[in-house]
Amino acid sequence: MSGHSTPIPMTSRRAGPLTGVAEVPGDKSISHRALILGALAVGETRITGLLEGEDVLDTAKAMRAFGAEVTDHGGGEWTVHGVGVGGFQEPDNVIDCGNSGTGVRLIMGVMATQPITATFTGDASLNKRPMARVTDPLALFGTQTVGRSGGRLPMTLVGAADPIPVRYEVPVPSAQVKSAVLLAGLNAPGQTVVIEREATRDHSERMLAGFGAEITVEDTDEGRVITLTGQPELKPQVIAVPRDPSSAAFPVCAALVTPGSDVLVPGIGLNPTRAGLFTTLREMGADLTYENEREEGGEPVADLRAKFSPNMKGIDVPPARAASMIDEYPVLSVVASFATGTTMMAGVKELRVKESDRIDAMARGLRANGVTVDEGEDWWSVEGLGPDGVPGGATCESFLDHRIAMSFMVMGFGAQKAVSVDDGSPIATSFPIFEDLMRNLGAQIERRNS
Ligand SMILES: O=C(O)C1=C[C@@H](OP(=O)(O)O)[C@@H](O)[C@H](O)C1
Ligand SMILES: C=C(OP(=O)(O)O)C(=O)O
Repeated sequence: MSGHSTPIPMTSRRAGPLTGVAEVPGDKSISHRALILGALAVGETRITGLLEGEDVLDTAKAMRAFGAEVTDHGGGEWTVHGVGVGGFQEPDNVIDCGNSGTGVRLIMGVMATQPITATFTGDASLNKRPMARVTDPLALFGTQTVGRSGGRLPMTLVGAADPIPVRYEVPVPSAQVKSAVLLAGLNAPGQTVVIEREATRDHSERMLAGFGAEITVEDTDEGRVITLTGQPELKPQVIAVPRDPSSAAFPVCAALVTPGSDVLVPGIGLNPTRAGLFTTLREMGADLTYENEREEGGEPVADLRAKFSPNMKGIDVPPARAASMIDEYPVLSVVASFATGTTMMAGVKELRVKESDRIDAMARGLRANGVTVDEGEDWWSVEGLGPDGVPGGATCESFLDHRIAMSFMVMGFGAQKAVSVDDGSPIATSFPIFEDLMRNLGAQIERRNS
């Protein structure tokens, strides 16, 4: 799916209020993991609510290339017939993970401790992103890697034939790195231990336990210590993927900045390792409420109700919260533009190595639309202009980054003049129904001829 060869210029503008129900698709992180662990189980895993975005579809293709039987039954229902831990076959072609950091890093982890060789590539965005953060710990298991300079894709991994379990402290707050090491540990005999100083999303730990792996998590002075016993037989599961809080962020934030809006976003996973944005918005004074709070599949879930919020104030977002909202800073910076006062976002260096350098991409587009932004290597701040004070009127580059494209579309719903992006095609990686969903709420968003 890599390439997005035909750019799709898009424009959004102020229209009436946004109202109604926004049913966002399944969680991207959980969808990747359901396919991957399904491929490693013995027997048939059934998945409902799978996100059918390009990133996840690329992971489905990759699992087929490694020998699993992955079947799309329509309507978000999928089955995966797994090959068992250690049972991957060597793919007969290059694995193309498209735009997806999660896909490539987790899959590298799984194959790294199997006696096979695989070559990975991606689109122009993914091929710029750092992979040494994953291949360095994989080398400790005995995996060999040859890639482009700077640890970039395309890259070939020679899996360890006799893997040794490792103890690894993750040097950056990254669930992808943590997960790659745990997935490699699955096929190493004995115990693999991963330590993270800051808690990152814990879907891998939860799902590994669900599939029957022996895994423990301890909070210690060192941080979160995760211990996995290798070479289990994973049991196939029935998985209902909850709706993605990172996708919910867009209709929620759109409602907050669009006069008169009242939008219900039902069934959103509020796992504390993911819900930082909603806490932050409430601290800013957003009219955002949790309705019908409940548990589904072991995860806290609620229906979110977001209403136009003309009285939001800028805040200092606690750096300790960064991991729980790392993908939501771009859209938060848009909301901050419609608040009064300064919003300070610190401890967010990781934003520079996502699909784009997200601080740079957002700072450029916000400034072009009349918003003042200040930035350093690991922080940035936005000067709010109030609910009616954002000029808009500019075309922003999306840099092959879905979250940048969707964030600027949200800005256009509340700004004085229309806001455009040069290319909205990356939106299909995580939120293929974004445009239709927003239009159903009453938003004005259109594709333009390039
Ligand atoms: O593990 C995951 O599913 C993800 C982890 C995060 O990346 P990092 O681990 O690089 O922080 C996040 O940005 C990405 O969208 C999904
Ligand atoms: C960072 C993201 O994804 P990935 O790292 O999987 O490309 C994202 O979806 O915002």
